[in-house]
Amino acid sequence: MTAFRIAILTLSDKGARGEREDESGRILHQMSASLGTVDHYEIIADEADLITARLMEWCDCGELDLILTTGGTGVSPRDVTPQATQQVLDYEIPGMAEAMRAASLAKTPHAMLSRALVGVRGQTLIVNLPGSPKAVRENFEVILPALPHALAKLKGDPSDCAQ
Ligand SMILES: Nc1nc2c(c(=O)[nH]1)N[C@H]1C(S)=C(S)[C@@H](COP(=O)(O)OP(=O)(O)OC[C@H]3O[C@@H](n4cnc5c(N)ncnc54)[C@H](O)[C@@H]3O)O[C@H]1N2
Ligand SMILES: O=P(O)(O)OP(=O)(O)O
Repeated sequence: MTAFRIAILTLSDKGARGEREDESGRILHQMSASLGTVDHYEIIADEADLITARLMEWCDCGELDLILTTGGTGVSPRDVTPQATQQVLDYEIPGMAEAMRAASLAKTPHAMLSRALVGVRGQTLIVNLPGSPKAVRENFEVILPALPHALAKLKGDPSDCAQ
């Protein structure tokens, strides 16, 4: 299988100040290991300008297949990850975000508070995940089985889907 190139971006004010261990980023490193290698990893504060700048830089370098973000998807005043992500996307893949929310709703009603988006800029798939370690696990495990096919198709895999 192709080894995809991955980046992880943790959005957390406390994490960026060094006041909290990035448990959620660590979980994403572990869970994405079957897909490929993590080439970039960063923790930044919940600032829309910083988030859009980093997402654009990483997508436009042309070297990354997948960017996983964690944190800032909810409704707290500092939660800006979805609106920052929307600014950089060429298009959304609503079904992937809906699948994560639907599966998560079976676990907690709070799942409906996540505004996480999934979409594409250039040839890079961007996936927003909520911030808590539990939420990261429960959401990412939903889309993980579909990611090899999604990422291969994004790279232009011409093979027939109906197999
Ligand atoms: N499948 C699930 N989906 C969701 C859950 C869940 O438990 N299972 N929780 C829901 C809740 S509650 C909310 S609210 C929304 C949106 O969450 P956010 O993306 O806004 O989360 P944050 O405010 O960024 O973080 C919440 C909380 O998590 C801890 N945290 C955050 N970042 C880190 C980190 N890098 N390492 C360790 N812990 C972290 C911290 O206590 C924050 O206060 O999502 C629903 N979806
Ligand atoms: O410090 P953060 O941004 O991780 O978020 P919270 O205030 O929700 O703990």
